[in-house]
Parts: sequence; C-alpha cells; structure tokens
Amino acid sequence: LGSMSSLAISYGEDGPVFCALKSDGSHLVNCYGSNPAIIYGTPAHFPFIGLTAGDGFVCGLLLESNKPYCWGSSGYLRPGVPQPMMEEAEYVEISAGDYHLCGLRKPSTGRHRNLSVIDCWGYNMTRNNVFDGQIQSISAGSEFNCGLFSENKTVFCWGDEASSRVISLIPQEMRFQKISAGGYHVCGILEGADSKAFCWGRSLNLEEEISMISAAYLNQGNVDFPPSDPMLSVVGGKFHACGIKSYGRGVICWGYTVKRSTPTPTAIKVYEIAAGNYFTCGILAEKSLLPVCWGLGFPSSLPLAASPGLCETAPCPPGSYEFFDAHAPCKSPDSHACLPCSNGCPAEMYQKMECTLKSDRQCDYNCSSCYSAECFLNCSSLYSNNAKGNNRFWSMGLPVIIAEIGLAVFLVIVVATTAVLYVRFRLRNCQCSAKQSKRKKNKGGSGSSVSKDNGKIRPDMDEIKLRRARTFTYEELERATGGFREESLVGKGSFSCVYKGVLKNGTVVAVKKAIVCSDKQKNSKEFHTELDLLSRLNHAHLLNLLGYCEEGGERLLVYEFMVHGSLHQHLHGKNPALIEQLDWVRRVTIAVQAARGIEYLHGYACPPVIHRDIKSSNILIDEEHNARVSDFGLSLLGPADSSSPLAELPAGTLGYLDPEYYRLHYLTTKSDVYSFGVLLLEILSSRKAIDMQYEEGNIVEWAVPLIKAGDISAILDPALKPPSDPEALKRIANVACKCVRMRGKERPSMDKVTTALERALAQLMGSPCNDQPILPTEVVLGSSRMHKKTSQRSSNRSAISETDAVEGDSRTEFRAPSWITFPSVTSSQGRKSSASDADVDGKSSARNSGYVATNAAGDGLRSLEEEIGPASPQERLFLQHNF
Ligand SMILES: Nc1ncnc2c1ncn2[C@@H]1O[C@H](COP(=O)(O)OP(=O)(O)OP(=O)(O)O)[C@@H](O)[C@H]1O
Repeated sequence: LGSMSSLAISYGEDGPVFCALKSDGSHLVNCYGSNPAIIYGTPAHFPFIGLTAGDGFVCGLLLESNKPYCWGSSGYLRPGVPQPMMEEAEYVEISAGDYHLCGLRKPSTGRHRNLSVIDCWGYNMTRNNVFDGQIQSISAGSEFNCGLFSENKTVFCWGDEASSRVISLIPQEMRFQKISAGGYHVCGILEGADSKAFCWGRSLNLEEEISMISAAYLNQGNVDFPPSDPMLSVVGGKFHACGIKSYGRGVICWGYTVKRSTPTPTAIKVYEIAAGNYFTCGILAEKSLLPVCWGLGFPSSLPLAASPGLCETAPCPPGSYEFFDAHAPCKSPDSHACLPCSNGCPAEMYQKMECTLKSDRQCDYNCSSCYSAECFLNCSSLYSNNAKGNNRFWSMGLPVIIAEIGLAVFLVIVVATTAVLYVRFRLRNCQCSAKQSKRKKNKGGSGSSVSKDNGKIRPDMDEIKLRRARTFTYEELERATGGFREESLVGKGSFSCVYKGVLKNGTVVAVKKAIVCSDKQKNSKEFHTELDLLSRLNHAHLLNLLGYCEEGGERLLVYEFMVHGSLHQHLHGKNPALIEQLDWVRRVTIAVQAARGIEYLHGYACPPVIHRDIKSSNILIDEEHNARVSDFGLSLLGPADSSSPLAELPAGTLGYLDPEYYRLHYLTTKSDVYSFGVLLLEILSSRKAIDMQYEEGNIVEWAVPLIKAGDISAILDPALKPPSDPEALKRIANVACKCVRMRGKERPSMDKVTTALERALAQLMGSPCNDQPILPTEVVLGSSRMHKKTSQRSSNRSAISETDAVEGDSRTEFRAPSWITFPSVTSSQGRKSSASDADVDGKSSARNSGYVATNAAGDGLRSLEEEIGPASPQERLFLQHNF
C-alpha cells in the first residue's frame, strides 16, 4: 500500500514481510518476515531504486532498466517483470495495492509531453491509463490508485469506488505536497506553511465509517482523527495512517488501531516510514538506521539497517536537504538521498538554524515565553543557574503543570464515560426479530438463562436440554444402530460417521458419532457449536436435531433421518437412475429450498449464522425430495452487525471455499454465497466441485468462462434432456456466476439469490407470470412444516433406501490445505481486462476531463440489482463493508 519508498511492507495470509534497501548504498534489497515466497524469492543481486508491496508480494523498481520487478506469492502478479510490458517503457515510480501494481512512466517528450501514462497490472487493473497533465507521484490503495498532478497539485483517483469512496470524496479545491493511499482512504499533506495532513475515504474521518468501525470493533480498538501537527510525510495502512511530524521527526498514527497492537512509539525519530495492513515500520533517525515497527503482528525491532530514503539523480530540490552520514545511501556519487526539511518551528521555539542543503532546520526553546511543561523542563537547567529563574519556575511552572495534569485526568474521565455509554447504546441494537423472540418465549424462555450480553445469544448446555434437543443414553443409541454396525453406516464425514438407527418407539433416526480424534478440543468445539446452533434454528429447509448424547468420551448427535441421503449421492453416485430421478425441476427446487435454508441462517436467525460448509453432501433430501441444509459443525455465530467481517481461520471444503475468505480470512455471509454458487454449478452440470479427471479440475474455472461466453449448454448435465425453456437454466447459470465472483461484495446476498432462483423455477415450470416472485415456498415447493412431518412419518416407516449404501468412501473431498489453488484472474476476471490492454500511447483510450483510462469492458452479465431490484440500505451498507 502507499507510495514507493526505501522500505516496503507486505502482508496477507502468509504473514508480514519487511523489505528495505540496504543502508550501504548498494541499492540491494533485504527482506525479513514470515512469507517464504517473498523471503526465498528476494532477488538479492538486483539493485533497485525503490520498493513497494501488497498482499503477499513485493515489487522494486530496477535501477538498471527502470522497470518493475515483483516477487512473492500473489495470485494476481506473476514473479518477475509484470506482463504485458512494453520493451521501451521506463518508470519513475511504482506503487502496489492489495493485488495490483501501477507504474508511472517517465514523462514523454515531444507532442505527448503533456500526457502521463500509468500502467497497471493485477486484479481488475491490468491496463494502460493515460492522463492529461504531468503527474508528480502515484499511490495505490487496496483496490484503487491516486495520482498528484505536478502543476496544480490536485489529486485524482480511479479504481474501486464502492468500498472506499475515495473518488467521490476527493477534496477538489485542496492542493497537496504529497499523498499516500491506504486500504480504503487517502491521506495527503496540504500545501502551505502548516503542512497539515488531510484524509478522505471510508476507513478514516467519516462519521458513518467511524460508527461502523466502532460498532464492529469497539472491544478491539479505537478510532481517532488526523492530528493537526505539521507533517513531513504520511503513509496509509488498511484502516490507519501514520505520519512523520515535521518538527522532531516523531511519529504519530491515527485511524483504527487493533487492540493488542504494539503502541506507536512516542520517543523515536524516524527518517522514513511505510505501512502494511495493520502495522507500520520506520527507519530510526540515528546512526544505526535500524527499522522499528509497531501495530499488530510484527516484531518491534529488526536487525537490518535500511536506507533512510530514495536516491535521486537531480540535486536535492529546495525544501529538502541531503542525507549525510557515515553510510552513503546512494550508489552513484551523482545521486542523493533527499529528506524533506522540517516546516517552521513550533510555538515556544525559535529557529536557531535554517534548513540548508546539508542539514535540516534547527529550533530551540524560547525560554522567555514558556507555557508548556516540556519547555519549562528544557529551560529548567537555565533557571537552575540562578535563583531568580528557579523561583520563577516554582512560582509559575509548578501550578501550570498541576493544572495541566488535572485537565488531562478530567478529559480521560469524560472520554471513558462517553465511550462506555456509547458501547452500551450500540450493543442495545442487536435484537432478535420479534418472531424469534416470541419463539424463544414460547419454548420455555421464562426461566431462561439466555445471555443477551453483546446481543449474542449463547445458551448453556442445561438450557439446550430443556429447550428442544433431548438427551439419549449411549446404550439407547447403540441399541438403535445395532451396535454401530457397518451395515447401519450411511455416510462418513471428516469428523464423524453417520449411522441409521431405529429408536424404541419406531422413529428412524440418523446418529452422528464423532470420530475419536487426537485434536479433542477442536472436536469438542464442533460438537458444542452444532448443538448450540441446531437447537435454536427452526426452518423447513434445515435439518432438525432431535437430541444428543455425551457420555464418557463419546459424543453423538441424533437427527431426523433423510431417506434419500445427500444431494452429493444423487449427483455423483454410481447409480444413473438416481441422477435421472433428479430432473431439472427437482434440481432447481432443491436449489431454491437450500437457498431458503441458507437465507434463513443469514437473514432471520439472530445473531446471523454463517454456515461455512455449504456443499452437496450437506444438502440432504427427504422422502418428498425436499432439500434440508445440514451440518452446522463449522457454523459460526455471525456478528450482530453483519457488516463486520470475522477474522477466522479458513475452514470449509476444497472447491467450495470462498477464495476471498481463504486469502483474507474475512468471513461474511458472502462466503456461503460463494459456496452456494459452486453448488449451483454442480447442480447444473453434475460435475464435482473439484474433479481432477478433467483438464479444468475446478468447476468454477471450467464453467464460468463458458457461461460468460453464452455457451450454457456446454455445462448442462448431459444425462438429462434439455428443458423446454433453457432460458431458465441460463438464468440460474448467471446467478451462479455472480455468486462465485472473486470479491464478496460483488456477490449477491442470499435473499436475492433465492428470489432469482424462484423466478427461474417458475419459468422452468412454465409459469405465465415468471417475473413475479413466487410466494410462499410451501405452495410451490410443498415444503411446509406440516408437509415435512408427513414426510417424516413416512420416512420413519420406510426401509433402507437405495441411497443408504455408503458412498462416503468413494467421495473425495479435501479440507482446505495451504496448497489450494483458486480460479486465477487470468482465466476468469483477467480475461475481461485483456481486451483493454490498449495501446500505451492511448490510441484506443477514451478521454475524460483530465483523467483518461482504458477501462475494461464491464461484466457482460446484467447486474443482479438490475435484475431483481436495488439492495436495502442495510444490505448496501453491508455490501460496502464486505471487504
Ligand atoms: N440425517 C441424515 N440422514 C441421512 N443421511 C445422512 C444424514 N446426515 C448425514 N448423512 C449422510 O452422511 C454423510 C456424512 O455426513 P456428515 O455430516 O458427517 O459429513 P459431511 O458433511 O458429508 O462431511 P464433512 O464432515 O467432511 O463436512 C452425508 O454426506 C450424508 O450422505
């Protein structure tokens, strides 16, 4: 993030890495950190002009060729010189965002001298951007970029606006000395004597954003505003910014600070700083030139001396001075590391020495006009030399100090009280829907010990027993399943075996027995999560928990038995009759029902539940072929405010796992939407989510390009006759494409998916008014509770069905290991930008008032918003914050 510098910090799931140019003038790079792809990929013998870094990668501007060179593990930027690259292109600056890199080309000469070209590579950015006007510098944010025009010192930005709003909030009338972008904001230093920092965007300084962040993270961090101190430079992290103070080179940070972070050091002076996502590092302004870091997740000191700044071939411009030290930070004697001069002297001080080409401005205390404790203390040595001065200090200084301390204590108390009241006020807002509260009451909630702290409802075990699920003895279940014999086994999962059993009263049940596992705690966590969730949820398309048993080391869950097993068995089993049994209407019905179950988890359960393991083996089918979503072993109680991503370690099943969740560890309901999209593709094609027998093993990589090319028939299951109205399936395929978009915020929410699927189902069934949503589900799908009960009664009577045979063994699914590959941008999103990799000289560029970009052709698909109406304000807020 931010602008090119002598140091750069990479972040991401493989851990943070600090890279810096060596302090010995060799221009070689040294890296330190935990991402092996960066550490081992560091080109130790290439001299660089400067560095920049993003999520999992670092890039440097090569000294010899003035071209960028990247290394690390980004899925969006290949190691080496980014491609496509024009041979003659040379760059003066590079800057990296989360998944992309941009380079500012050397100014053109001749008739194009008033045009500037910025080339970008990576996620959604690969194109050449041509601008009217000369550009002084560029800076990349998470998924956007900004530049500073040399002439009028105004800023322009382009890229993703929805999550950052950096484009609409640009302060048009302001002039900047320099700028630096962060995750979703930009900070700049204003022109003029006071050199104040000014920030805009969504992660800093906006009322709305502040309250969003506070609500989500109140217990974890704090939010504050840009300081008013004059600044020398600023850098942006994901949700914070830091700057070097003009006087004294001290550092100051603002924005969101994660709790448990190492605090910003107050007593250091730095030459240069750079920020990763949640931490910042600076090069100490002392002989050692060692880096110090603060924030979350990085050592606070590093053993690599680093260059204090970038080397420039031109003499240091006015307003800067050349760094002189025992170290010579620049290779060539003609180039200089220029540091910005501090700006004026603070109050109570006077300028002792001007900033020259060789040294910074020096200020000293004006002891005759002291009013701060610092000044008095500094001047106290003078006073101590004469009794008069001493008396003056005691008579004047002490009361001032005491008054200041008193004021500070008072302010702390006021702020703390306000914060406590605010927290209470915010948490009051998570309330369950009236319907749900009523349900809770009806279910014996009067003596309930349900804790409403934090708006989360976490019943204890005793209460679960009382409320719904009954306890079984081990002996009872052992008897029901014939001693857990092999013949009763109906399926196997990663954590459990599922047996068919018949209780004493004749009820047919499925008994899920935890596989004894060395990681007992994890197993126990899953067990209790499932109990907690299932006992609270109640929906026609969720699987009912009947009871549980916890005896000795054994843990068992007892569910309704689903006579037709799982959707996985139907789609991928060995029995072709089973596949055909699921005709198009049945399949789409199952998709709609599953969508409704998930929509309930996301939208109606309180707090929302994220399933985390939506897949065909977790969609069970009852006797009426109605779908029931099962297996909440991995579910998480969502945040009360569903807009805040939960940082959890990725869990789920390979092929269905949301790449954004896997890469960024941000878990939102949109991760379930991704998995559901994969499930839709599976339903349409009968291909497994990952099937290595095909060249394109990943269903998303295979199906999405075909759907986008309009070749829907290529993905439809050949075992079924095409439907009379293939448009309906096309509609579903388009919805699936939207669900599996790389970025969560671009995926539709489950309620929109459900509505779109319902319409498709109506169309498939030949409904004359398929543009109207079909309501209620029960009428169309026959899946009311009553209906379900009948179905259960009959399923209880039924003998072991054709799907009872164990297929778990033949099914190969993998839990997410670190080597998982996801659909690459080059094959899906990347394709759409390839057409726009236009002629660098702007032959095919469209121009628009100073900012001209050869934007990629938009998504060929109609937006879901267009299709089924705009999002509600709450959804919009959620989408905007679904990073
Ligand atoms: N209530 C049920 N009725 C009938 N069959 C069931 C029932 N529950 C599970 N099964 C069968 O048992 C299989 C294993 O289920 P389980 O929930 O243990 O694991 P899974 O979800 O398939 O895999 P994992 O645990 O790895 O996510 C299912 O795929 C299904 O075929």
